[in-house]
Amino acid sequence: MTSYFSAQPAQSTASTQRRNSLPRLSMDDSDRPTTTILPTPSHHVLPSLSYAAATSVPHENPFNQNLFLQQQVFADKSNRLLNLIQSTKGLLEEIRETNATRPWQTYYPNLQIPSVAAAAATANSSSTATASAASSNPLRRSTSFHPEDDSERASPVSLQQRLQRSFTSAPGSPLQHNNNAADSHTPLVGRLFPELNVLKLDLKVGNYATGNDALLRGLERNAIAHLLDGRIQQSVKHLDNLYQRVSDKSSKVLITGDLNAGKSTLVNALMQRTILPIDQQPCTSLFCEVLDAQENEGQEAVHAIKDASTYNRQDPNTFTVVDMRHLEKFMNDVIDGYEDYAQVKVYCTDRRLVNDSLLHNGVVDIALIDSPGLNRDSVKTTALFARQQEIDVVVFVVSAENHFTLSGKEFLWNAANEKTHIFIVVNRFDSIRDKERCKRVILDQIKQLSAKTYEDADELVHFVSAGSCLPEVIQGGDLPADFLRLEECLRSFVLEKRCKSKLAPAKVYLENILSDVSVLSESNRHMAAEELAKVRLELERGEPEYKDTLIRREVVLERVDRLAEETCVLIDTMTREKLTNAVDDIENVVSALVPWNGLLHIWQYANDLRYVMADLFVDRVKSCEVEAKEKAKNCVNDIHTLADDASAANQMDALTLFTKPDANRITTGKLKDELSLEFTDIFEVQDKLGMASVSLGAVTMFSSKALGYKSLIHSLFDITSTVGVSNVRKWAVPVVTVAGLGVLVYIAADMKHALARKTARKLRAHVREGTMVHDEAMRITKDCRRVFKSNAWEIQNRFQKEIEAHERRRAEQEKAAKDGEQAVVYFGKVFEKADELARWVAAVEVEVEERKIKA
Ligand SMILES: Nc1nc2c(ncn2[C@@H]2O[C@H](COP(=O)(O)OP(=O)(O)OP(=O)(O)O)[C@@H](O)[C@H]2O)c(=O)[nH]1
Repeated sequence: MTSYFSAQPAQSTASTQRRNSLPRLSMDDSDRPTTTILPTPSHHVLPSLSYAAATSVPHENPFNQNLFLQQQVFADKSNRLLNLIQSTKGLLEEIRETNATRPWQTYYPNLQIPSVAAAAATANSSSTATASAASSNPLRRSTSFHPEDDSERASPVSLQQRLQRSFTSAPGSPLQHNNNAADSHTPLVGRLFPELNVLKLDLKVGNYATGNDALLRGLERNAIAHLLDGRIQQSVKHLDNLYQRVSDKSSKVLITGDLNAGKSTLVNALMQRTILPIDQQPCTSLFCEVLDAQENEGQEAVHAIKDASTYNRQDPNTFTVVDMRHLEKFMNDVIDGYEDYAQVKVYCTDRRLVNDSLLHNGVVDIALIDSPGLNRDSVKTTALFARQQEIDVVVFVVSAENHFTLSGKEFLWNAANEKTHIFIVVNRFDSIRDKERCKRVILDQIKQLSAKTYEDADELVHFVSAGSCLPEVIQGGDLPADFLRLEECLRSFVLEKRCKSKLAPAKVYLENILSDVSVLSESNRHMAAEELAKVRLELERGEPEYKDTLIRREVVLERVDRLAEETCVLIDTMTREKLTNAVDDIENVVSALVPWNGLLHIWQYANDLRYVMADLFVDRVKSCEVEAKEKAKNCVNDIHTLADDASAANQMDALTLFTKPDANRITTGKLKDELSLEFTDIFEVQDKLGMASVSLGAVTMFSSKALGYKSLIHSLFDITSTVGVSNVRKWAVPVVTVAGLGVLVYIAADMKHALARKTARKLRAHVREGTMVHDEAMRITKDCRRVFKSNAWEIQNRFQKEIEAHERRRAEQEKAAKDGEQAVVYFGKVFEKADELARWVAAVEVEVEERKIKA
């Protein structure tokens, strides 16, 4: 099975060293700018000079000298593009970093309100003239922002101007009036920003790509930023590939097309050797790279490679050598699944003259890559799509019989993102009878697929029969004129027009990505400016409100304090007055309330008196509380009215005032105890002093022992002198007896009132001379004050919360304003950088200088 494998050839160390000593066309890694430094003329090192010195190109040959000069120009341009690729990459990485670290997430610009977009499109009819050129290529969706014609591309028109041109066509365009977006308040959503190219987000649901804007609008801003970040990351990778491609001095030419279109036949015809197998059946199942044997120390060999990423021509472990004579069998075994290889490198000698040969041209290393047919299987087709990103020139072989198939069209659409010019070979033309019609139909298809290719159809589109150009067919005879022309044009496209074939795709990609960055940065700058203006307005409006709240808090709290204090004084005065007056006439009230059950129950009566009086006083205290509560409730209402707070819940404290048992409040029992009862209280003496004297005389009469002799003699002398001694003796005993009895009756009868008076006096003395009134007034006032304070605190708290909310909002707004300011400045700078880079890119004229050289 492996009989086609050959022994590994020994490597020539000396020649390896010689090849390694050749300076690269690209800048060394050390030369690569790491930041976004723009290329200046001083950066334009011309490594091609040293390259020329190191190569053994015969300068005497005028053709090669011309080619050599072209390569110098190419080297200069590629150097400039390499710098620009690095700078663009730096810019994209900066955007990614900013997206990850800064609060401002990059906004996706193309969310337009359909009606506004439609209106803008109508108003934009004048500017669509330019866009119509672009629309001739359905794949190029950019507007006039991305100039299609070469003259415009060559002129260093700034992105700012182009963007402005694009904006000013839209009504209410932000740039139409001024550049200071911070002053503009037009909603961004209605603005017409050019559509993105490379960074465009295509959200597909199932197989439908319609309603992209609607889908985008449905996404959160950070989700969009995340998707956008993914696109930027892809673009950074693509720029790396681009750098590799531009810096690679060789040119990779991909021969692709549908199955059996004649790709392998074309390669063989171009090489004028039967190198690749040709078959009616599918026979190319892996990438076959045909290179000049010079690249393998002049040795012809076939290297079968399993992993292209590890392939090293000097390391035999990375490939298997296949005998060139058995290449067809090897390829068939790969197709049949007996071998598992991904790629084949065929190093072969092109024996034709330097002037005629494509591979052996003496100046540029060329690789012709034959690929599996596009419609062979989807895995291989996907690999082919991916591959086209790393190749420089696409030679698309289409069968004249089949025209462009759907897979062929898809491939070309995809390639159009950076390859504006495609070399098209319409093969098997010999089997077509109506050749003119075939040409017309195919050219029409090309017009739709690649406008630029169609423009240069004379040089880029060839109708040939590669099968009739194989060496075994022509057998030493001349090649047909159409094929010679194809060879000449392909050579010119790959070698002489390398700027067009190799650098133009890089330039187109840079233009596209920089245009996207400009649109992105400009739309974000506008967005940030709008938000900044909005937040500044909010800040401006919020300031007086904030100050007003501060002043209102001071005024309201001061009024609340005053009102509370006035009410407290009122309650205190009221309580003192009421309690003091409560004992004024208490004995009369009490005597009606306490029943008199006779002298025998006098002690009980005295106790009841004390109890009822104390109870009456305590009742008065409670009525003071009720009144204080009413006043407190009104005061609380007034307090909340002052603070514009209608909440009834705030009265709760006032309503529950004095409802709970209070140890400090005077009680009936306590007061009763304080009015202690003594035996002498039963007899009222002081009020009836006169009567008491009579009583005393009577008592003296009866109990001289008790009153003493001196008083007795004195009394007797008085009576005797008045009525006469005999009469005194006669009336003395009955009178004295009656008087004494009378006094006793009187005392007994007055006992009830005397007790009431005595107890009332005691109570009055206790109330007025003690601290009870003061204590009760203080207690009631204190409780009310507590309620006022809690309400005042509540109001203060509400104000505090309001002020804190203000301050929080203001802090957020200030932060948003700061972020907005930074974003405006940042996106402005990004725009300037992108604009500057785009001008440098535009200045790399990939076609004009070339014509000059030819002239
Ligand atoms: N009539 C005619 N037949 C051709 C021409 N060129 C190639 N063929 C035939 O077309 C068939 C396929 O040719 P290939 O070169 O193998 O085609 P391919 O595109 O490389 O095929 P795959 O690699 O399998 O995709 C062969 O039988 C060729 O003889 C041509 O110009 N005219």
